[in-house]
Amino acid sequence: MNGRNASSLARTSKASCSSSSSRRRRRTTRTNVRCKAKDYPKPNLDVTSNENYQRAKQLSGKLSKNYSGKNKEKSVIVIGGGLAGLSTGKYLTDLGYSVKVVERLKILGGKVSAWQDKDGDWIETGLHIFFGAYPNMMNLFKELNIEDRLQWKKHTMCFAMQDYPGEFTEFWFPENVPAPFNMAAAILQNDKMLSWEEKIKTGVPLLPMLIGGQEYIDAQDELSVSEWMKKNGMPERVSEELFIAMGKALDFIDSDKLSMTVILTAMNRFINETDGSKTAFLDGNQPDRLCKPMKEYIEGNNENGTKGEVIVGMPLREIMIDEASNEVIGVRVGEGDEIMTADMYVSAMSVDALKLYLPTAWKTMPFFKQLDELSGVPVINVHLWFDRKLRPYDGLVFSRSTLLSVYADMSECCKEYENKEKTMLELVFAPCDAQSGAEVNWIKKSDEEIVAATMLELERLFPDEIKNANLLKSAVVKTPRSVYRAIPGRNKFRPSQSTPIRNFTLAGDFTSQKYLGSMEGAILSGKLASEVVDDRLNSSRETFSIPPKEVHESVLLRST
Ligand SMILES: Cc1cc2nc3c(=O)[nH]c(=O)nc-3n(C[C@H](O)[C@H](O)[C@H](O)COP(=O)(O)OP(=O)(O)OC[C@H]3O[C@@H](n4cnc5c(N)ncnc54)[C@H](O)[C@@H]3O)c2cc1C
Repeated sequence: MNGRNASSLARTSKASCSSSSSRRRRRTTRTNVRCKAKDYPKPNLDVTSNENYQRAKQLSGKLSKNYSGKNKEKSVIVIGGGLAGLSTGKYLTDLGYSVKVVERLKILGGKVSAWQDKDGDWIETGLHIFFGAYPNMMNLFKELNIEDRLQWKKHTMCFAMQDYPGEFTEFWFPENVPAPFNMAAAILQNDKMLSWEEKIKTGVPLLPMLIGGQEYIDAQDELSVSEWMKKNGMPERVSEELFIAMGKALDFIDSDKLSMTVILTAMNRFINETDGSKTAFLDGNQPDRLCKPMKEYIEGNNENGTKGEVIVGMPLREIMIDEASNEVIGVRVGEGDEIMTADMYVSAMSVDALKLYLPTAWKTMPFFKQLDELSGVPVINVHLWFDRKLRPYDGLVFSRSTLLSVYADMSECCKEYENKEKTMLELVFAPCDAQSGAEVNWIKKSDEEIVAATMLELERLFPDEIKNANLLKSAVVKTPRSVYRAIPGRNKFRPSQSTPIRNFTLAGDFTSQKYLGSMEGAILSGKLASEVVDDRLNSSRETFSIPPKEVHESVLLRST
């Protein structure tokens, strides 16, 4: 880089972008991956033409109205080809239904989607980590016979030391020691982050969680992390050392804005399950290594010979309903006026997208009205390619810097991205807006500004290496609305998969399930949605009702 190194590039990034220095430009090809892929198309708000409405009625009239009998003869349309939509399709396929999954974009995966740049390098929507505490995800890998694609890492949690640039500390979970003792040992053996007194003051307030379980955890949803800590006399340093990092990793929000339920839910899993906090990376890009086998399964690569279809580049335009019954009579999709009909419809879109397409008559129903209380939180995924190795580490690191959440050297962690000579860092940049705790509205900033700010943070993480390293290229992916914003009091607004509309079901990580907004939550929501569809298609019209909470809970238990 003509004597200029990566850190000086960072400091002068804005200038360097407009500079005419040809050499510098040659060495720093910036890949401009913009957030367009994640923006939602404007819904077509024109009222369905009478002709379309009649066509949909005619088509839906031809469907069997006999809601019991052979599953094979019944059809389901799933809208959205993220993990929740593909999971719904997969589990409905297992039940023998003929499924069509329609995805707006040309690639599957939604928040786990990825694509290649002109050099063939993969650009990912997000750095994704799988946890041992993801039972539904693990079952799915088993069922698809792709378990060998998970690259499990050593059982440790690695944190950058805030006050000691370049230093890291790890919490080692000893092997062959069952939960909760392995976590106790990991915490007790680490003397870098918390003093003995702080450890005791942290452990005692967490006892009610161990005794009260999920019920206690759910009851803490009205409190932010800071409020809960104050109430329980926890030292503030625990937040600085631990909870800020956890909050940013789990929901891209600072801990004074985040619901305490989020932290407790994760901690409860990690404490109670021996391998709960063990992490794995997928061995390559998510669309090929995870979404593709799910698509192939739905399309016939399954044991019961059921053949469905997964169609990409097919956006939903309108949910068409019968004015009298409020039930769905068809969906208008694609670029033209194509109408698709089925016995059942499942929305597996994110909550923000779903709200755009709700028919006017549904919007005032309390069930759908509660969705107004939910919306996605912004997050940015930064990719940096260096001309040499920064200090290699094969696993996830909590960066604990103001701007960054977690990061990983993908050239070490992921087989497909392996490179013995050069580092490729993938970093989650959060929080990104004031509502999440950021001082700067990063989601609105240019890619150059985001990369420059990231490079400055890296000077603290790699003070020795960064001086000599040259940044070859970068890519920034902004997701303005990612997982639902888990601020206090949101849980009660998360809808069940069953809706008051008989032939319309919900899936998606924001729906009610116990795994927060995560890949595991998305997979479980799809499983639950398939059970709702099956129950509804196999019970008569007259007996239909939204299951009470206890039934919902028991379905949930059946699924995990
Ligand atoms: C940066 C980042 C890092 C993350 N890290 C982790 C992690 O480490 N571990 C973890 O467990 N989770 C992680 N997550 C969360 C995880 O990615 C999500 O919880 C999960 O993928 C959500 O899946 P979903 O199917 O519910 O929603 P989505 O992935 O949002 O899927 C919804 C789909 O609906 C489609 N759609 C929208 N509108 C229409 C329309 N009109 N017609 C048809 N289709 C439409 C969308 O294109 C999309 O494909 C991360 C997320 C991000 C953004």
